[in-house]
Amino acid sequence: MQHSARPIISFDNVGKKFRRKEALRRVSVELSPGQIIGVIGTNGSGKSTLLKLIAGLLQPSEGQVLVNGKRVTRLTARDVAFLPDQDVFYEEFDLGRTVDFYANVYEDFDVQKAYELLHVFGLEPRQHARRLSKGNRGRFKIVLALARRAPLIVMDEPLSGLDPLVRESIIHSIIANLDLEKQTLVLSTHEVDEVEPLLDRVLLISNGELRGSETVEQIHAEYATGLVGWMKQKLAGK
Ligand SMILES: Nc1ncnc2c1ncn2[C@@H]1O[C@H](COP(=O)(O)OP(=O)(O)OP(=O)(O)O)[C@@H](O)[C@H]1O
Repeated sequence: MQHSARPIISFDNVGKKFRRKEALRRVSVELSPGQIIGVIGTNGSGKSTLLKLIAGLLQPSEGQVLVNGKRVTRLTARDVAFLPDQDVFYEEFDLGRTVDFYANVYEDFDVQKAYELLHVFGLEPRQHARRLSKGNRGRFKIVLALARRAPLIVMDEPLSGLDPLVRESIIHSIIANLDLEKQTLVLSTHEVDEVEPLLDRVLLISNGELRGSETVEQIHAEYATGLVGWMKQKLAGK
């Protein structure tokens, strides 16, 4: 869905350094609300760094990042539902108690939706987090992010650890539980082929630089290829 509204996310000449390591360089881009945006690129290219800057978990070394027209600070984390690549729950809690804990921390957390999502994803509220398989940990993190009525949901590798047979149904559940009239989803992934049908726009990052920002429609029309083909052409400098 395309909106002419003001951008929900803008990067203006953003750089991020970790000591001497330049993880991102001169990134400028504006993203419209109401879309599903994929961030793709090879390992270590800067995808997680970009997502953490949006979520207010990192501050830029140069330039500025705006969310909803406001400069991102640590407080932005309250308005952005972030699914990190690490686990984010207490191992000794069961899932129901974790849901209650989240409801206490985040004002926008919808407990009823969380329980519905647990059911959709085949998870039991009485299960203990420490006994979850890797795949179920991945599902539970998705539940915790989607249960927030946040205008911006940011997911770092939501499909990692999930086997190829269930990825498609998880992708469909993610779409079914988003409200694109009110929400925007940004996700990073290596499963480019699998997420292609769900994306409106793609950002391609290589070696800390933004090498492309196009709608999936433009890519199909102008490059006559799918995302993986486009990514290869771009990275080969064509
Ligand atoms: N806290 C940190 N301290 C030092 N270097 C870091 C830190 N976080 C990231 N980096 C470096 O910044 C670069 C970009 O890392 P980032 O995690 O953003 O890449 P990525 O595209 O998400 O990688 P992957 O696909 O492997 O998850 C890498 O070289 C990484 O080693």
